[in-house]
Amino acid sequence: MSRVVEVVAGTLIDRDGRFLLGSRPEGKPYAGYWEFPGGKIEPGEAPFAALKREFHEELGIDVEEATPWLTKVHVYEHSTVRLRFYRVWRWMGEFEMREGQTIAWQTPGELTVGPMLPANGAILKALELPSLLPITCAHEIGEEVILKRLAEAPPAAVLVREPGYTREALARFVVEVAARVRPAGGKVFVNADPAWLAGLPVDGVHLSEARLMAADSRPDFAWVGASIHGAESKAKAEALGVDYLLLGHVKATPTHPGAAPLGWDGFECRLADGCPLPVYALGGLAAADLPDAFAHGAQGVALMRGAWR
Ligand SMILES: Nc1nc2c([nH]c(=O)n2[C@@H]2O[C@H](COP(=O)(O)OP(=O)(O)OP(=O)(O)O)[C@@H](O)[C@H]2O)c(=O)[nH]1
Ligand SMILES: [Mg+2]
Repeated sequence: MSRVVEVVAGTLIDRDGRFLLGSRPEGKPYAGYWEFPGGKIEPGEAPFAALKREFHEELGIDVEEATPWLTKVHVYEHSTVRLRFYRVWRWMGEFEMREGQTIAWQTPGELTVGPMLPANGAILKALELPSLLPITCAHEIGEEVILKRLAEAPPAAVLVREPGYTREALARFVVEVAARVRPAGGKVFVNADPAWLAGLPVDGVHLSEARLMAADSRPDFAWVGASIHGAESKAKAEALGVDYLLLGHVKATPTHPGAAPLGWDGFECRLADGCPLPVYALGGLAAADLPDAFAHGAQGVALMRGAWR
């Protein structure tokens, strides 16, 4: 591979969950295409410093708080780039289009501008995913408490995981979950053999690490997630074109008694030099762990027992 061009780009997220795109100015490759503001890291420059500089140069604003997100290597005809995407949570100043570009605030899943730079597909999908992903555990605490909670406060997405359920019992529970979550716009993902989900009201299938490793193609669902523990399954998930990952366990959890937790450093380490897919941290975590999860590059936190207390 020729020299890799190191790039940072930032997703500004406002209070309503909208994000900012900019159009690429005339004279640059892919002029007129839409992108996340950002640009090339200068020699010796730290990525976050580059992000601050680029936002100042292109938009006249000061980035105050940002956390690392996806990292994607893309081969363009003109060069190979390593894009480090950040989520920008706080900034100061008024927008100035210093490169004559146009900007547009967009709602995840409802883009009104285009075309997007070709490397940005995964990040657009990641923007549709929430920070908190509850996982069902009706086999431990019963269905009633879970269905009640889903009805009271439907989440943006839920993962149904019920080991030990028969196909019929799982199908019945999935229908009940979907009836509470989908009318509010939430997504239902299910950890099961993809063949079990035919005809059920689901948005995606979640592959256990074993199913992921055995799969020879991406199951035919709008969303596909997978659980991973290391580099081999991470590479397989990328090759298969999975949309999100679960990685754990970060803290001690009854799901894996006796197995040493990764800790946050171990979590980040497993992602090596970043991951092109959004990764939820899993295992003994609560919503209060979100700041740590963001700081270590996670999409957010997946909650099993902690989601239903
Ligand atoms: N800023 C930005 N660049 C992206 C994105 N996606 C993507 O593939 N790229 C690629 O990353 C590279 C970044 O370049 P840039 O043109 O923004 O760099 P720059 O601001 O430093 O511009 P300059 O080189 O004219 O000074 C380009 O090859 C661009 O195609 C994105 O979302 N935002
Ligand atoms: Mg730029």
